[in-house]
Amino acid sequence: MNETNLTLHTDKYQINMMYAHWKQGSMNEKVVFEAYFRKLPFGNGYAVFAGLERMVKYISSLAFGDDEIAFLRTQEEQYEEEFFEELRRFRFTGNLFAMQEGTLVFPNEPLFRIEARVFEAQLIETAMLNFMNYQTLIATKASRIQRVAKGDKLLEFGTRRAQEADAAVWGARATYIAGFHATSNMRAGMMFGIPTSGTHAHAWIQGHDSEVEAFRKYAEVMPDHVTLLVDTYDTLKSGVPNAIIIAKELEQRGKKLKGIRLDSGDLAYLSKRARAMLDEAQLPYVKIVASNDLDENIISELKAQGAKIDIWGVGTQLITAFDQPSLGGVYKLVAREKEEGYVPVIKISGNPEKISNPGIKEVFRIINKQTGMAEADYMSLPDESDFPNGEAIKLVDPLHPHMVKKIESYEAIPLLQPIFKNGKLEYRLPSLEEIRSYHQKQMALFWPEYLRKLNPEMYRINFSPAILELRMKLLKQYQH
Ligand SMILES: Nc1ncnc2c1ncn2[C@@H]1O[C@H](COP(=O)(O)OP(=O)(O)OP(=O)(O)O)[C@@H](O)[C@H]1O
Ligand SMILES: O=P(O)(O)OC[C@H]1O[C@H](OP(=O)(O)OP(=O)(O)O)[C@H](O)[C@@H]1O
Ligand SMILES: O=C(O)c1cccnc1
Repeated sequence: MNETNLTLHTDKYQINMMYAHWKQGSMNEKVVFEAYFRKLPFGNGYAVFAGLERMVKYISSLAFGDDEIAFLRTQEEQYEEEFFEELRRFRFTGNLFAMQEGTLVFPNEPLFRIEARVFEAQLIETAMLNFMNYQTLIATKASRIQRVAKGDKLLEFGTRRAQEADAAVWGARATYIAGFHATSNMRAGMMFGIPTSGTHAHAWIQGHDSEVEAFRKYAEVMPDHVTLLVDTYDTLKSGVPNAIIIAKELEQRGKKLKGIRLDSGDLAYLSKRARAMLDEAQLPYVKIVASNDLDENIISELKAQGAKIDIWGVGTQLITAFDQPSLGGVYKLVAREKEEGYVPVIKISGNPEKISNPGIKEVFRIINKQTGMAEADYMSLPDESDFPNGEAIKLVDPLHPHMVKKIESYEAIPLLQPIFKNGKLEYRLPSLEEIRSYHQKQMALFWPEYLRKLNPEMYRINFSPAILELRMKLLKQYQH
């Protein structure tokens, strides 16, 4: 079995629908789906879009091979042989528009849009959401941590606790986009060019007769990259004093101890005491690394307590998005092709939040020319007169229509980029470094009020009057 073929990384109901479309002769009808999430994770004021690179690779390599067909044959006796022949011819021939990775994104705006034959659009829903939901979630969690670290070095340590191997490596990549500096996962380093970083474990100390001997042996062979884990027995009575002995021995060899790592206990107290001991020993250059179930709240709290920590190693809480394990992004049909062209469709729900926004939507980031800062995101239908063209625009809050904001002088930046056109890749995938620096520029467009960790201001997401009217019209149409 070819484990790298992701074509069957989909829900069975997609294949069932493909089969039914094929049988009913509707498989080539064109449809438009948009993917979005409804609620920001972690109570954050923004999310960080990630997942596009994986989507592009996935779409480019979609193919039902012998193994896939053989498996499908065993799963459903009603599937006919000619259907499998159709699947063998399957290629993605549609359009994909998507946000660039690293873009700050908000609820209810499309993060990507698929325009394709229903046969194709249906198959890819599951995998596309899988990539978007996980990677965007982890990039957002990492961004929260990056905000509180205020420039300190951040190491991603999560692999051992990640939800399996793909999550570890793609998660590591997402954290790097959002501002982490390195990962401990060597495969993620190899796959994506993320800088790698590593200290050593308690096992190294436990495998020797004494802590100081363990430190010495390690320093002997890694003299340029020694960070010593000092909490195996007693951080202040044994670990730090032994690390100081080794630092002095390294100085004799013209080398410098890079750091010590604290991995348990009161990290504020221990880091302050350790810093004082290192400084007293004339070792101000030795950095203090901390780890142990850290997240943005503990890091922020430790900083408030005056902890003397230079480098943060963050694992479990980050890679599993511990406090909110899913983004909840959805993929909804917004239009389908009929003789007269694309017609908008709606999904109605008793829960008003779940009523979909019909029609193909363009998303613009409205940048105030006076301040250079983002004012709102604005969605409009492609052919409508309220298209933000640089003339004064009124932003009407959809839930509170009395809340109107007028912007005179702005630039409207389209956020959805063409990625595939008629099945052909039109987009140059940026390097990871380019994505990371684009993300930093994105962050700089937003006032800090939107970026704070706790109770951030809600950034405006506005629909054009034409979209709101269309929604009302379709709602009425389906009311009985
Ligand atoms: N000064 C501090 N203020 C707030 N939280 C802290 C502080 N110091 C450590 N923590 C956090 O408290 C949590 C539990 O720490 P605790 O002291 O119980 O760990 P430990 O039992 O010493 O470590 P381990 O279980 O790994 O041996 C961890 O998430 C840690 O990051
Ligand atoms: O705490 P995290 O944020 O997940 O960071 C990674 C943890 O992994 C290692 O611990 P290890 O697997 O040896 O387990 P333990 O320290 O919890 O005993 C390391 O010492 C960190 O404590
Ligand atoms: O390099 C480290 O210190 C490290 C790596 C992974 C997990 N815990 C610690």
